[in-house]
Amino acid sequence: MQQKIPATVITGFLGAGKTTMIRNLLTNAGGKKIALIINEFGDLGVDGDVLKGCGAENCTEDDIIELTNGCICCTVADDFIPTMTKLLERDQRPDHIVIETSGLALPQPLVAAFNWPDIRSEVTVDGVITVVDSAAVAAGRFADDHHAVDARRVEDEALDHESPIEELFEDQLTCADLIVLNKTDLIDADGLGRVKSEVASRIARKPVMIEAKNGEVPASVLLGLGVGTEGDVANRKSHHELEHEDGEPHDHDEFDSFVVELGAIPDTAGFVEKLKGIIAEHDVLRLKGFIDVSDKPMRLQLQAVGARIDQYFDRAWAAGEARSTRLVVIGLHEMDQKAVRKAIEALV
Ligand SMILES: Nc1nc2c(ncn2[C@@H]2O[C@H](COP(=O)(O)OP(=O)(O)OP(=O)(O)O)[C@@H](O)[C@H]2O)c(=O)[nH]1
Repeated sequence: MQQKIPATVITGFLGAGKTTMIRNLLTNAGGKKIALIINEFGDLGVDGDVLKGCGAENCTEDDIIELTNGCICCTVADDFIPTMTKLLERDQRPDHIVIETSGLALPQPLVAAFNWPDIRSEVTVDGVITVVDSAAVAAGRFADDHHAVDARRVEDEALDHESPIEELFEDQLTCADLIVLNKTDLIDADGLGRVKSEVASRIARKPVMIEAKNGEVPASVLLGLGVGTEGDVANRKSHHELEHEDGEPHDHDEFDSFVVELGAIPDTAGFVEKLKGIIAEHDVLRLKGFIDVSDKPMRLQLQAVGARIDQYFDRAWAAGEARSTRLVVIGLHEMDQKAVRKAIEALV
């Protein structure tokens, strides 16, 4: 009988650094042939583009599969299982499978899917790795805003949980076999100490925690945990599973995303500065995409996590490719989408 293929699940909140860590992993995984399944919230496929662009020989474009029909935890039966089945039918089976969940996904339903008979006999979960944005934790992003939650609870008596961001953060930690405290370059030693205590206080189990900058963790640390996490899902239930033992399906109604499409941007410095203001004013959680900079042959990639914005030219526009500026905006459901769209469109 063939050995089961190990699959590593990489989860973590929006912008924590999952794609950055995987990109780094692909460059130092040695000869290991890796198949990558990636899932993203929002209709733009930025992560796929970033990972396909890294040109790793052990993980070619054919080995990168994008699941685009919603969060992976909601599409297990319709999308994830058929994708895995097809992957396992390939002549050249991968040595390792890496799955990047969307930043809003609950890892539990995905891990549970590895107990489905067709999958269980061939693949095992090597481990769940949860990437944490240490700077965001230090800034209180995941701390419960009691005031806001109490106000919402008055309006909506059915509200049965804390802030959706906090709850999701805890669910992703609860499922972890390894926690990567990323972005340590953005905080000092005291801050890091507080982040460690806060993360530890959120979970009953005590998975190993490591620190990282720019997702730089050796492949030998990330791959080969050998946990078989699918056998332990009962000990890692999400808030939703604990609250709805009847099996009622979960959803992501608390979050929304939309795409803004613009023409060429002549002054990117000014554009980015004003974008920061819009993000802060409307509490946009994540914004990313590509900018067509007037008169430049290269495409500018823009990555905003909260009001922190990174930008770099990632590749030349291809001959015949329609140039445009496309940005995906992700926020809580109550974010005023119309106002955000209008404000961004007014920047050009
Ligand atoms: N300063 C700093 N920036 C980082 C670090 N790791 C990642 N980033 C930046 O954070 C932004 C988001 O990183 P991604 O790797 O795309 O995050 P992600 O978790 O894949 O994001 P989603 O898939 O949208 O949830 C990018 O601009 C990265 O360059 C880090 O350790 N330090």
